[in-house]
Amino acid sequence: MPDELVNGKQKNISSIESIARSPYLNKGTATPSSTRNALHLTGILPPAVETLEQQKKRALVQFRAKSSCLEKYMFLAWLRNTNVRLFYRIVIDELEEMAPIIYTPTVGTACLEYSHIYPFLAPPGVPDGLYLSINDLPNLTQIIKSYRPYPSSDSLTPQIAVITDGSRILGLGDLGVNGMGIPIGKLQLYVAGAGIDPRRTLPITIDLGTNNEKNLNDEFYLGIRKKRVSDDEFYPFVDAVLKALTSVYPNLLIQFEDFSSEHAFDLLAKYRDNLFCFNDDIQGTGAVILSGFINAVRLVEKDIHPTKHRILFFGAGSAGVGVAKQLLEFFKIEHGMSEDDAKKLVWLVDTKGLVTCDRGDKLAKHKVYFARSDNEGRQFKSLMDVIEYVKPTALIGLCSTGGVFDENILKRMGELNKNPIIFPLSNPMVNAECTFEDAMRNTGNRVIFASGTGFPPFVEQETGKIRYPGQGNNMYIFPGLGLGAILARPDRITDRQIYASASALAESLTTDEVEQNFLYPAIQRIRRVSAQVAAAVIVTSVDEGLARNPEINSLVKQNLPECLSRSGEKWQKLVKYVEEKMWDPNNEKLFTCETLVEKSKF
Ligand SMILES: NC(=O)C1=CN([C@@H]2O[C@H](COP(=O)(O)OP(=O)(O)OC[C@H]3O[C@@H](n4cnc5c(N)ncnc54)[C@H](OP(=O)(O)O)[C@@H]3O)[C@@H](O)[C@H]2O)C=CC1
Ligand SMILES: CC(=O)C(=O)O
Ligand SMILES: [Mg+2]
Repeated sequence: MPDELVNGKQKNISSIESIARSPYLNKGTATPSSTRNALHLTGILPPAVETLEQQKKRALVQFRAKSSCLEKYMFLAWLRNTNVRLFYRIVIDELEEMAPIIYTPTVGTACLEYSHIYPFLAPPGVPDGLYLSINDLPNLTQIIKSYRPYPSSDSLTPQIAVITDGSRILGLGDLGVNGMGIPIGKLQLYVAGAGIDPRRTLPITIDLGTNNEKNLNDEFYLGIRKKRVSDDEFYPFVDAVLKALTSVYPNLLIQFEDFSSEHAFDLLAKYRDNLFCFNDDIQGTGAVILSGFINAVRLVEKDIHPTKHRILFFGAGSAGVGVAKQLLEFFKIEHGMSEDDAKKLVWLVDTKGLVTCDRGDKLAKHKVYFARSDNEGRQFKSLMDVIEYVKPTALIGLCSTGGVFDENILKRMGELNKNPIIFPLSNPMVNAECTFEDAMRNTGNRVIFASGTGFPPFVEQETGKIRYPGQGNNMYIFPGLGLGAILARPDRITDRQIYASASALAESLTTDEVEQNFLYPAIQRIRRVSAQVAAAVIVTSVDEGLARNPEINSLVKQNLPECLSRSGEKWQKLVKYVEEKMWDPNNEKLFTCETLVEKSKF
């Protein structure tokens, strides 16, 4: 939107077109007659003036008529890029149906196909996210400044960026620039799940090449066609991108997403203390699984003392190690265990078997901390061997290999435990280590279950009872964590804030959800849950003396003990305050052509 239009000085055709075409401003058939007249849109639109509800009803009919999930994904992407309000009205109201399309599993399919479907996701000129390639190194700041997803002279700046280099997209491996679907999908959940204003979200994919031969040989691949650069180029480039981003947007929260594990750990270690950032796969996943684990431990507490759990991780990458580290905090904080004792409750398995100090290979840096030295020289290669050795109470899959928790493994877990805790957390669904149905059938319906991608409910044959699986996905954490951080504005994200987010999520279950043995709250309640998570992050950052937002400090400081206990009237008031800060597509004041008409006195 040219400045002149907003100032009401010029009403030319191109300005009108830019309103009509802006996904953030136009309301399509819901544009009232007065606005149509003022903006000379009469004739451009059919005569009927509809409500948002009518538009939603029509869109849902079209959406549900699509014959594949990928088509549904493309339909929603087009809707988002032509009418943001309508898109979010639908996603928020129908989140249970929409999340598997805009997020895992379908976003995985979309990423695999991204270069093929790209032109059909948005009208020309409407950007889907910011691409920064290694060739852009000299011009990063200028490119970042020029990226304007919506035509408006409003001084709104992005508050949250999700950045990937496409090197480990879900469990699908290196997808290069096709990974863009992930930052976009995550940020849609920030809007739907935590009410971040969509204009203030910034999806970023950095392109440093790809080692994916299929992409390199694909005539339609849209990234640069070369192998990934070496670390000597990788780290300085990421550094230059982060410096350029923070110079243009000093308060921007940066979420690292789906970087290959070595880089993910290194980048987090390098930036966690001097940049407003966190890593979703290490810390977000750590927090969400800790939360589900806390509730699982509660369910089996009468049979197993919390400090007697034996937790086996199948997969020792950024997610496996991130979750294992987060669980240690639980044993230390809630059960007073020493770090060494807590560490003894955890075993890691990777492609070479049980991770031990004397295995004979050079362990990646992030595995060393958990490498066992009590194996008396014995090595265990197969998962079943490790299970026989460890006798786990909990089996956590983060290995990106579908079906590895097979019938034998599941049955054995059922024999070893009254209620085995089994979390196949890899994404998308094809990579899940087992299905909910298999886990139920092979454990006599006794499993305590959560998966990364949601599975359908299971009907118990004998009783007809419907059992609902948990969805242990970081989408329950990052929206609330990000919102809390944006509101409180600490200069960094700390371990205490992450732990608070996990613990608040665990506590967010309603009485009804607790009675049904849920590990996670119902997805339909995500905004309320995100408000609780955000409030916990806010309180912690105030308690740490890191919050820089004066309004938040004055709101929380005088009620700190009550807010820290997350109970009572003051805590509820804070949660409500957070909820009231959330963006809603029905709020007419936020952005529509009417606001512009008012401003520009057409
Ligand atoms: N539910 C959720 O919210 C989240 C789920 N995830 C999912 O977790 C998965 C892993 O992510 P991440 O840790 O970053 O990925 P990585 O690729 O870094 O780690 C995968 C790990 O699994 C091991 N592995 C792979 N195949 C096998 C096998 N057949 N047997 C034993 N071990 C195996 C690898 O071993 P080695 O080290 O020897 O190569 C590695 O340690 C992905 O599918 C991702 O989608 C991630 C984040 C959040
Ligand atoms: C959920 C997520 O972040 C992942 O699978 O990588
Ligand atoms: Mg991820």
